Amino acid sequence: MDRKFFKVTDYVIFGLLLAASAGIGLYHAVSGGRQRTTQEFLMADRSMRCLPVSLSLIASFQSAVAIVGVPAEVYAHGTQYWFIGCAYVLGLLIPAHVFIPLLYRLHLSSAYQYLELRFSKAVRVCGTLTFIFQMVVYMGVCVYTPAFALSAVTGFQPWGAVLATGLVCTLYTAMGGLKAVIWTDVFQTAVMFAGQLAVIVVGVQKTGGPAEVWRKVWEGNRISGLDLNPDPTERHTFWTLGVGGVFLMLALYGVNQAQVQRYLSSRTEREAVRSCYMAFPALQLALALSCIMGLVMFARYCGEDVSAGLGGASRDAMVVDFVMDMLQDLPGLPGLFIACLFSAALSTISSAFNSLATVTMEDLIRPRFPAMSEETATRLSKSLALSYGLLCLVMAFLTHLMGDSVLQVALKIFGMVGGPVLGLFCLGMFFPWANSTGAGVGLGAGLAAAFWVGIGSVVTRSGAGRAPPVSCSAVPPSHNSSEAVLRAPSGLQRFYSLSYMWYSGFSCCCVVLVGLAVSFLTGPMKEEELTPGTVFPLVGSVLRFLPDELKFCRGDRPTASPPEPPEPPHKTPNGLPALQDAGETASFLPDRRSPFVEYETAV
Ligand SMILES: CC(C)(CO)[C@@H](O)C(=O)NCCC(=O)O
Ligand code: NA
Repeated sequence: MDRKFFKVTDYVIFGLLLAASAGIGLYHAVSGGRQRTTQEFLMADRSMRCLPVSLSLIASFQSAVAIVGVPAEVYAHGTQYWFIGCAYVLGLLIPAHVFIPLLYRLHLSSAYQYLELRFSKAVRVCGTLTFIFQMVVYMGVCVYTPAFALSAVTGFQPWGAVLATGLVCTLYTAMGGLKAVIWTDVFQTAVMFAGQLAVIVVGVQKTGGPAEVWRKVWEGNRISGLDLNPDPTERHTFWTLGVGGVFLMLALYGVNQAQVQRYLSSRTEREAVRSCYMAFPALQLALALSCIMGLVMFARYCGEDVSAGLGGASRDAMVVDFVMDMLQDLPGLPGLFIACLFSAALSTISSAFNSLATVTMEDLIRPRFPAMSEETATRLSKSLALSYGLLCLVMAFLTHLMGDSVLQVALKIFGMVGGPVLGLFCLGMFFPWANSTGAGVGLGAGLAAAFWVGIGSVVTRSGAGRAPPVSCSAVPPSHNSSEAVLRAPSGLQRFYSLSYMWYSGFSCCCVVLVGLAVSFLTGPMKEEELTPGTVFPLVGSVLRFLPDELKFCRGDRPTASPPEPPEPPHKTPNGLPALQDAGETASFLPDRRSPFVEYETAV
């Protein structure tokens, strides 16, 4: 395969993307409150509107991994992956109507502050450390992917690109804070869509029009019907994608700090909920564009496996090769696609830097130094954002040593590490009996179970493995079933071949079950021990049917003098009263006795 080279215009467009992003960072560094408080630097003054927040929500976890990984997946295995779009429905409705009302009204800065209000300081620190681990590994994959996908087929310098994107992103995140992160996300999401659209339009035209593309993908069996096979080891079925995917979405859109921080930065709860709704069509569009790109690529190459010619390089690199093939003789368009890839990457790693700086500040440092001045805290937050930026470069290097299908790697990280954190929040929100011992042990058990199956699948090569060769007309062979026939797997091997799409659901349920069991063994939580507003009221109405000693009756307390809740949730960690948005956040305050979030006032 001949290498493709970029022209000066392409490098100029790439440079413009970096310059514009840095410019937005600089603008937010010198405008508004000039990033002199942590409220502004980490929370965007809690003044954001729903449009930028919604675009920023989709940008956080839509990186170059999805831009190249999804087309590669569709090219090799057909459109079954598209059914993950079904999971977006509940995956956004549940955050909008369960997680946002509960978390927003507690007036938090970090999602993991909830864990202290509901359980204990120790559980909060465990949740925070798990999140940090997840995001640090993930951001390495994110910064690595576009650089190396490009360098596999072009003369693009991979480490130069890693350095340039890592440093520019660090710069605008450390200068402009969350406002810069959100507004660059808006701009970068637009560039991302434009790049994908350009590839599709040109690709369809060069392949002979939509009808021809359709004929080829239809004859090549790339249009997948609904696969209702209930086998949980089947990699992609409606159940793994549409149901397992809901847990994946909840781990990302419900409890991940990067997203929760965006909800909390909204000026009202209603705006936060609305941004969740508005993210839905944008996410569907992003998914559709990536899947269509995979189909066009299939129609163009019709089964000849180009990746063989790439000298061991992955199918991910093949996507870039296809794009360069399409766009090469059109001035500026290769540059637009590079900008698209790096936009997707930048918007994800900037979210990672900012959210990592936030949790490190709010969950790990500030509780230890409650007297720290706002000025010091802000300066420290900026240097934290900077340090995570540099750590990201190290992680890119470690990713370089790993190597696998990047989409699967990213989704596995979300499932293995994000799933247990989701379980922790579910345990706290829906099960009032759960105590902090249960939560701690549950989290440990969930992580252990997730890593057991995750590492087991890699070691025994039952889960991922090599993709089968692609042929123009054959039905894409289902990976797991073919291996199952070869090996006649034992019980443990079947466990290892659990579809990676189930990782988050599986580990989340482990945390809840173990957490509940341990809580009942060590003495379940009593109503008077619960902080107001930390339990979702849905459970309250179900509780009526339970035996007396497990009952949590709202406002109907057995003790005459209600003890004060451990810590009023409307205080910031440094002890200063938090800014109160009129009405919206104060709704739970009048009835201090109820542990349940007041749901009557919900939007
Ligand atoms: C996470 C979802 C499913 C939804 O946002 C999708 O964007 C995706 O597949 N992301 C892959 C990971 C990444 O792009 O970095
Ligand atoms: Na992104």
